[in-house]
Amino acid sequence: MKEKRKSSTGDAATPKSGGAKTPNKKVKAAADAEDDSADVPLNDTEIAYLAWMKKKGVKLNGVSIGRFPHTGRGCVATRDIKEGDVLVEVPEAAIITADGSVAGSALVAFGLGGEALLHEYSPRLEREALVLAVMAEMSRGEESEFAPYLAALPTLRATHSPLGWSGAELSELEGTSALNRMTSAEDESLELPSMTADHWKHVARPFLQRNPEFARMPGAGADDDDHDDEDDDAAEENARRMYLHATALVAGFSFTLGEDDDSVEDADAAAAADDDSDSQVSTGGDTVQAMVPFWDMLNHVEPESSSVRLDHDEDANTLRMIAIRPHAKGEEVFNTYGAAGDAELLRRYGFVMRRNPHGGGVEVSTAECLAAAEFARFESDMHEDDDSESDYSDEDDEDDDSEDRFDGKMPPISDSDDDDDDDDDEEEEEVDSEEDEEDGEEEDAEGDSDDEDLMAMDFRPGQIAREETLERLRMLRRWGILRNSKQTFEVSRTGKPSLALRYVARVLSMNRFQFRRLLAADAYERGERDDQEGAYSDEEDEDDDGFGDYKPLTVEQVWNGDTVLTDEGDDDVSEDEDEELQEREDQMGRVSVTLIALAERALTGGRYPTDSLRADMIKLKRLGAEAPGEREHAGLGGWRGAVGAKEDSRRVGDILFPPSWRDEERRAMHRQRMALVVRIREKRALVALKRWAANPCRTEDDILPPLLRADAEEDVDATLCRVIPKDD
Ligand SMILES: C[S@@+](CC[C@H](N)C(=O)[O-])C[C@H]1O[C@@H](n2cnc3c(N)ncnc32)[C@H](O)[C@@H]1O
Repeated sequence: MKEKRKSSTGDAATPKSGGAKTPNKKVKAAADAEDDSADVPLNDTEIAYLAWMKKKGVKLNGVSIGRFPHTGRGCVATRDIKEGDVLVEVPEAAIITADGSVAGSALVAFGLGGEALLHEYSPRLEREALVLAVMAEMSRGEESEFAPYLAALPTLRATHSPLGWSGAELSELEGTSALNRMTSAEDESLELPSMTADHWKHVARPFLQRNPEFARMPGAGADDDDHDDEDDDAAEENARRMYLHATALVAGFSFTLGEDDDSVEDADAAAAADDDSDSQVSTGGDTVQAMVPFWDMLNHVEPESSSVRLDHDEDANTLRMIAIRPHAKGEEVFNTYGAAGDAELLRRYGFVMRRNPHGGGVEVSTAECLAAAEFARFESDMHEDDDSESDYSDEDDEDDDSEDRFDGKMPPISDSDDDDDDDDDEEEEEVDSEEDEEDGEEEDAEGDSDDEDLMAMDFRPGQIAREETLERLRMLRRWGILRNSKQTFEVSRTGKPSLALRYVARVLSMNRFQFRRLLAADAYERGERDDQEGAYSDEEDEDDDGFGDYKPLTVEQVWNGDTVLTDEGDDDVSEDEDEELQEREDQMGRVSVTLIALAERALTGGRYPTDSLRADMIKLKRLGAEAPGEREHAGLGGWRGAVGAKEDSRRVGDILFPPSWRDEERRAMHRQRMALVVRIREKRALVALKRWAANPCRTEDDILPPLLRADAEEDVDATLCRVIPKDD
């Protein structure tokens, strides 16, 4: 490694009991394993891998490769283990990093390594650099110093990463967060795989064009002199496939080594786990992405049940795996990949858990929230009889033709709050029309295609005027609750919407009067004291800022529904309080209807390819549960079919068997089952959201959570990190 670095990964809290699994009895002794090795069913590739590790100075103390009914290949305790035992020591020389790889200098020359990468630090690019380094090592075949290690890693298909799924298989994931994140063109997740096609086009392909020797499939004959266009196409396809394979491996098998306090398991785990678990991903800065032999033999378990702490001792140039709880001989030793939900586990690692305490939530998009809020406003407008200024009158809607609708793109943050549709002031009208033009230009430049979903939602009578919608989104963005129009919000598996989602639903479903008040308070807090409309507080005006005895309320006051005196000087406080109460009840109703509409639309609006939860359940039932041991038989869990072998084939002794139709069918069933599990769990979360929102026992704090409370802020941060919030 280029620099000495401090520890990383896998600090976990006290685990729950058990998980003891007895490895398969069908045994072949591991020729080169340690003295205390248990009997484990190793294949030749794995035996060679163990021998290579020994040669490289990797020490296994009481652990080896094991087989488990539900996780496939994993790490087994070969003796009784005590808390604090150092189970594995890996010298830095045995790990693969971008800089230390055979592609190191080429990556530096390309701006993807060394100082160049550190200068404009991008954790995402660091992962890309490791992908290319892994490709470079793969392409050296047997000549790579890491060949026996790479050979023990699974093929692309065997990882079960959606990157290797066929089009038909991927269509089963349609609508799910797993696929949405993978294919999103705007939302570049820190964790691979996301925007893979873009990165292939803009990073990997140009690098490989410059360094074709790193894209060679072993034995693909690229040294051949007389090759033609077809060969080039085939070579490119090979390289692309190899890139997907390396991406799946880096996504599922690599670690982030970095500063203790900067490193976290990943964005998900950071916020959701209340321990200080810290593996896999860093928040940026002084970190290195690496493939670490045998650390990556650890399968995942939820953070509370993890078995080990992973530590990088920079002084000793050694990476250590340390037990954090005792294990009996034969038990599986686990790491945690974070408090991730099923969609995230599937996207990144190609598996879902049988039971996932953190899983089964669903993400909903900003566009979906918006459509639901419009529906809620429509509903409430239909049911309100008085047409005070807080209501939407039909007149408001006269101007609202379809072009006036929000176009689904995030508006630029504007300093101007001059968006009052009814204002007569000529100057202000000019500002409005300029803004409209700007927005129109943006829309033209970016095209409409991304927003077809939104355009399809035609709730004309209730819709919010476009400029006002944009202003609401701007405000949410100023508050840090919204980043862009593609942002998603989470609903836990029990139906609880994340705090940010409740904020968004609330702001979007406010009536115009409420929103104006909030806007005025927000403008006041930002120092824009002129042009205040709406409510004033009765606090003493010490600043002599021109508001007389009354001062505009703060955002927090408006949000929390503190007593309000209107500028019309209404003295009847009890009447005001009644109005306040009524207003908040209306608000709660609208937020509830918004959330219910959100769930209803997602369930029935064609978001998922199958039409009902029931249909999916029936499909899953027909498919049957995954049988214990099935992973091993079908080569699932990624342990059969090594790098460099013909894809999906398997080697037994010296013989290379093509994939049997039965194995392939099992694998296909396995992928379909995983897609169904993700889909069903998401749909169940949506059904639970409807129940959550309709439950009359919900407190006001549930539906209209107070703003700016310390824990609320934390929750918003967590949500922005895309965490499925903890369940009720
Ligand atoms: C870091 S590797 C762990 C070792 C891996 N099982 C192997 O055979 O090399 C990560 C991969 O293991 C599998 N895996 C990890 N945890 C799992 C779990 N709890 N259940 C099923 N498969 C799991 C997934 O295929 C994942 O991509």
